[in-house]
Amino acid sequence: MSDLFVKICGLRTERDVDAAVGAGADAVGFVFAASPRTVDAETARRLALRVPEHVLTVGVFRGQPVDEVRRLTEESGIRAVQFHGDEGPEYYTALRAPGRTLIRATTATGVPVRGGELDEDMLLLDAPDPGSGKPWNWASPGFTAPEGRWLLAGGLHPDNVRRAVEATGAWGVDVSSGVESARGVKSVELIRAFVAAARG
Ligand SMILES: O=C(O)c1ccccc1NCC(=O)[C@H](O)[C@H](O)COP(=O)(O)O
Repeated sequence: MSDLFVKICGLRTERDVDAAVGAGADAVGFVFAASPRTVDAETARRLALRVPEHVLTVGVFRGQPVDEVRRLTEESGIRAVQFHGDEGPEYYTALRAPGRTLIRATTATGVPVRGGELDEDMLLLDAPDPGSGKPWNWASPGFTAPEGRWLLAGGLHPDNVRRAVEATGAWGVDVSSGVESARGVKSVELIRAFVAAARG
């Protein structure tokens, strides 16, 4: 079994969180961006309190004002922030804090994890429409994997995740739609199947 980093995103209930943690996920995501999966700070805080220390809690944002991102991050007590919009360097400066992980989602390929204009700790290579379950062409011959800690996302599910990891050499994977029985409704069985399949 590999030590692939696995993040399960878009969790909204205690059952979702317990399923992801129980299946062996390394990170769980709570969506604060506009989405059928959006949770408020109080819900995210309540759910994050169930998550053991070794599992990273991640808040997902897209294009929200920096003060709102800071407030939701602090009120919910989550330990990582994931940006999906065109958030500039001021967001990274404002949110940088000891023990906090900053994740930048992008559709670009071959972007260096450090040394770019933004001070992220982790890169997420995602589909143009995040959280849609639509895959992008990660298997194309022109794909160049970034260096360092990067997650592959976009249309992954239990039946394609292992192939995607082997094709791209991803350091980790992130999924939402592929572990749902209906849009915004997580499936315990699919979460378990995804984590097991991802790690081979
Ligand atoms: O989940 C959403 O609806 C969402 C909305 C706005 C920005 C990001 C969003 N989700 C991010 C993720 O869940 C993951 O990082 C990833 O995009 C998973 O996508 P998929 O497995 O294809 O649903």
